[in-house]
Amino acid sequence: MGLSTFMGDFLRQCGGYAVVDGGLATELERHGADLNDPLWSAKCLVTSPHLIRRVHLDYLEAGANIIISASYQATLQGFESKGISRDEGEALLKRSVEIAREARNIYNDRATKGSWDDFGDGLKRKPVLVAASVGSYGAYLADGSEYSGIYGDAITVKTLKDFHRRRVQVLANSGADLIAFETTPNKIEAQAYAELLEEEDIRIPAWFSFSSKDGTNVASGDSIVECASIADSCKQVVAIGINCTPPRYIKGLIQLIRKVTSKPILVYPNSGETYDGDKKEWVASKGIAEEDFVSYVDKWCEAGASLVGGCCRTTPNTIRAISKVLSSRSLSSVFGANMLSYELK
Ligand code: MET
Ligand SMILES: [Zn+2]
Repeated sequence: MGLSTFMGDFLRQCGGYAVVDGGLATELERHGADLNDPLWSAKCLVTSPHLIRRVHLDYLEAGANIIISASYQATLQGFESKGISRDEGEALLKRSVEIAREARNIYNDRATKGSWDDFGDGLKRKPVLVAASVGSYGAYLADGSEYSGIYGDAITVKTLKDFHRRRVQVLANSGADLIAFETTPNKIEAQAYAELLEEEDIRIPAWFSFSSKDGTNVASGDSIVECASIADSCKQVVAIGINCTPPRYIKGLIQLIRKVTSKPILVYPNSGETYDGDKKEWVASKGIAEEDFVSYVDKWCEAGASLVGGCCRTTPNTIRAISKVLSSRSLSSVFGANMLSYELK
């Protein structure tokens, strides 16, 4: 599949809108995994791969068309500081994608055996992509700077490229359908990703997703418009968006991104709670209820989003509800198109 038509083709197969999965690490925690570790969800790659596979499956059953691997905080540097060799680290990165692919196979097998609901439209199989997650340099630091985007003067586009290079190469050859650069907190990291994709001649597509605390800028204070422009100029980038950001900021951010790109826009906000990096816990007070989260979905689509899911502290229930909204939008667009062709006859 050519890069330029990759996302358009996929969205068409999905009926116009695609469902992204929900929070992975926070869902692993909800199932009892202890992620209080600099490797965060990557720790489960070593200790409980079956749990990761189960959460991927739960999201597929809830309606997800895209599942994101458990490599967000899996870095070769992080593994090395735990005494895991480079080779073993690379194997774990590949494993994260394999686990997601296994979940997709199990899901597809069940669907084929008919023990599963039909996807409708006579299709037995819904389209599912596996995205290989790449978290920011700040996520590796595990000191909260993934949400501040402040890396200090010593960190440049070049150091960031060198930091990410090998992991991106390994994930690009892991059997993933695309690379998900997630929770990007500043402009230099977006620039580093764009240059890396070009320099390393990465052949699979990517999405760039940013996080914001105010609805206008990404976490560091760089403007979302500038960040989205960098993503727009990169030919490997097939979708641009926002994740791990409170739902109340999403609509305005979509409108800003739309000003500088015609590429598909993706949003997968968190539950609206905030993360306290010092205490390493989520502060629940400002969270919103699942129904409220879902009441936003139509507005996001109207503003221009075509891929919607959830990030930290969202669950399979959130995704099930999002999936309902998106499939009724897909159906009404099919119905609308049929009406139109009928009228033209
Ligand atoms: N895909 C990652 C996860 O859900 C994104 C984390 S954002 C801090 O675990
Ligand atoms: Zn998140």
